[in-house]
Amino acid sequence: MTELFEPTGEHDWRIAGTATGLLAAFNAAGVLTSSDVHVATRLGALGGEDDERVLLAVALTVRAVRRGSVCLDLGTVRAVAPDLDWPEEWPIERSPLVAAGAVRWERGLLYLDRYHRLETQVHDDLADRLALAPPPVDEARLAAALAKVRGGHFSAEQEAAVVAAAHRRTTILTGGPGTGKTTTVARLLAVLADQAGGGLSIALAAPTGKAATRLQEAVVTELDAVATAWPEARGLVGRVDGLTLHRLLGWRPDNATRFRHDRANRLKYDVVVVDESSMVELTMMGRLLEALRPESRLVLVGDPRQLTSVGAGAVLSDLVAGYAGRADSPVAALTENFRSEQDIKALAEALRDGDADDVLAVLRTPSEQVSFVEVEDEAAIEAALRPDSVAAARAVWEAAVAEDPAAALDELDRYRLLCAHREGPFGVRRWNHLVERWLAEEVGVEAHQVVGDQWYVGRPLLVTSNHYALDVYNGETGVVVRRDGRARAFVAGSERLKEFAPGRLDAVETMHAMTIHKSQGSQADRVTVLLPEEGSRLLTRELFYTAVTRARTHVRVVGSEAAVRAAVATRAQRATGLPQRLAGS
Ligand SMILES: Nc1ncnc2c1ncn2[C@@H]1O[C@H](COP(=O)(O)OP(=O)(O)OP(=O)(O)O)[C@@H](O)[C@H]1O
Repeated sequence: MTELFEPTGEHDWRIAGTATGLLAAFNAAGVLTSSDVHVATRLGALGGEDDERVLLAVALTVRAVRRGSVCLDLGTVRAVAPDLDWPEEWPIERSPLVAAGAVRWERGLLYLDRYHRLETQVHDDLADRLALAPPPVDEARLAAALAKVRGGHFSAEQEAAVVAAAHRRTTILTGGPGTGKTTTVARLLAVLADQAGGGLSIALAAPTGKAATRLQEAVVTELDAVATAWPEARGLVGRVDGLTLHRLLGWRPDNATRFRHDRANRLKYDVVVVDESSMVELTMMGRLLEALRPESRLVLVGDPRQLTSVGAGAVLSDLVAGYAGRADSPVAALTENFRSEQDIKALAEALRDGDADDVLAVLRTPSEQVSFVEVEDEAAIEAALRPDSVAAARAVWEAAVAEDPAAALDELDRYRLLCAHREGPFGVRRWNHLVERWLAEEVGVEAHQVVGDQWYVGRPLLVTSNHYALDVYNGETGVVVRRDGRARAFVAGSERLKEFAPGRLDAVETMHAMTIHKSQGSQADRVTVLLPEEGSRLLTRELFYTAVTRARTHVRVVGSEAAVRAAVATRAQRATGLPQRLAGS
């Protein structure tokens, strides 16, 4: 796995011209970028530290945060570039930077102060919630409610999770796709509303708009199912608000990292459910925990095996690891997958267990649900991907030309091409261009109509940031559709299709292909996973697992055996101190 960059010369922008000694050497070797070096030298100048070993450790910590870690593990850092001339020791403890609180040194981990504060806050807020007296439960009422929600489907595991959650203020509900997390949440809400006699205020939140919408829809559908055996349940639960975490906390135009709701202005909700919690970064988790009233209920839902958040931290998997073995653990795990086809499940399980031979065996066993296209050269990959990609793009295009936005949006969820990278031969950008070209050839329109016009009819869209004024959110999908002879953009919302003059949507990308990171929180019937080369820095087990578990009925993996083995062998490791903190308290 390549961790370093290769400087292209002394004028490479990643080279800090003013660096000397160790910092210069690690910069020239491609370990540190110029910004890592500058932050460390600036901190050193402000804090009166000139020991180059300490400055190197600080620069490496900046680098670690840039790559998603919360801190730097000095015990293992040499593995980044074993051949370099590493200091014999790290005189951190007596550094004036530690004395001044600019950096924190704890359990062999070095933190920038901001991340140390965040991590301890998350830990302390969770510990405070766990230390509160548990919520009162009317056990007879609970038993009666459980008997009513048992109608339809409800496994023993799901029931146990509901019972545990009813007795706690904090619950971490984990499980892979299709393990009935939403089903469980809906029944939990009915049980909690029944305990309260109605009148609970409930927020259903998620990191992206798409995931929040999906959660709200799924919970409402499940509540309707519950209502067949328990007609009062729907009324007891009442309204459920589906919203992004940003919106829940009160986005502020003047501040990107602070919200309207905080410790001094807590959220009014009695119950807050957060779906897709694996995508929640440490900063956001800190903001959420401080904004919750201590006596409110928090239900974090997610799959800890998925890719971690884009920003620093790996909070969900840290919580699962940190609480493991603790008698007061708030983790309730669902393990039975009710949705995916047998062979997709087998592939996901082999990946979860980390056995590359098993993964390859599943991939190579003839199956209706799993296929493996073992190709490496670009022409062969293109030939393998073209038929399905074009058929999917064509189906969207046909609905779009027929002025049928709902059908076009439905088609989007039938097939998805997933790439690890944005750029390069295995990247989304290249594959978007290729599919556009192939589509133009296929449907016989002038190539420039598809390739040259940004808003061509049939263009699948992925919204890439929240746009509150337009009611359009990061992760939502859309299509450009013909309407009365003009191109209009339609975005799928929770209750309706949202229609726009295309130019109003500025933060959108074409979605013939999608990155695996962006695909979190969504599924498609058939998924093609294009694995990058084995040397790719992004190729990890978590990435592969996330991609495979996006598929409902068929997953096709395109790549080499070496890439599969590299993915299975590589964990998306992030240094954080949260598990140890939780385990130790
Ligand atoms: N106990 C059960 N028996 C049979 N089917 C079930 C059971 N629980 C849930 N299901 C069904 O399995 C499917 C997946 O359930 P659900 O959507 O609740 O899972 P999920 O874990 O929330 O999935 P995702 O990760 O995609 O959000 C649904 O069709 C649901 O109706």
